[in-house]
Amino acid sequence: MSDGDLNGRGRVPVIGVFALQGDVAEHARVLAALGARVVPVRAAADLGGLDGLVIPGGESSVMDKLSRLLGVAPAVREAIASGLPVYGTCAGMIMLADSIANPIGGQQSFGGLDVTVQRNAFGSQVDSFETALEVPGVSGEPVHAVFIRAPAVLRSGGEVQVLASVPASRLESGRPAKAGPVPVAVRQGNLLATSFHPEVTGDWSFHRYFLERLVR
Ligand SMILES: NC(=O)CC[C@H](N)C(=O)O
Repeated sequence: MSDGDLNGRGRVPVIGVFALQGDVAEHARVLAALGARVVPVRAAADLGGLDGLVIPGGESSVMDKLSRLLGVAPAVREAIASGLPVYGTCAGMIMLADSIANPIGGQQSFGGLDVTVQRNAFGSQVDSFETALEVPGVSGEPVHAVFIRAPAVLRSGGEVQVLASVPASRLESGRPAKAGPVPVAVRQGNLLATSFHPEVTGDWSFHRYFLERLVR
């Protein structure tokens, strides 16, 4: 790619994809197609020199267990605290959340994002759904979003900007009542998270937004 292709940056951004578990390859393909150099992140040393990090969809409890077992969790927490731009999709959103309403066992997150999420809030795999979301700050067109055992944001702090929501009627019945729209895309400073999976839809608006607005 030539200099300045990405928002006039003048150099290729180096983006890590957290690669212990989940749809790593899908994110890597999108990021590479958008002009980034993609680095798999499995250890603390892999975080050095990154301009941004993507935490993919998958299974947050497994991601958590592996990241603690392999000892990379504290380094990711440090990177988040030091301001590294991070984008989490689905399980990645759960890993970024400060609080998980329904963790499995002693499940922990990296945290950083001042939200409480509920895992599998829209139901199980068979309740997966696709919808078009209005996300004015991110795309002029409705964004095609795929929800697979997706988390919902039940609470968000004052610093958190809600980019997109779905009606509460989408929540699985029997879940704690939540009035009004349910946030499914949020940003807080250098942290971006979506309940859904743009990496599998061919709609790259959120990856572009991440590269152009957070990574810069
Ligand atoms: N598609 C996904 O990433 C599902 C997330 C999964 N329900 C979890 O708790 O991690």
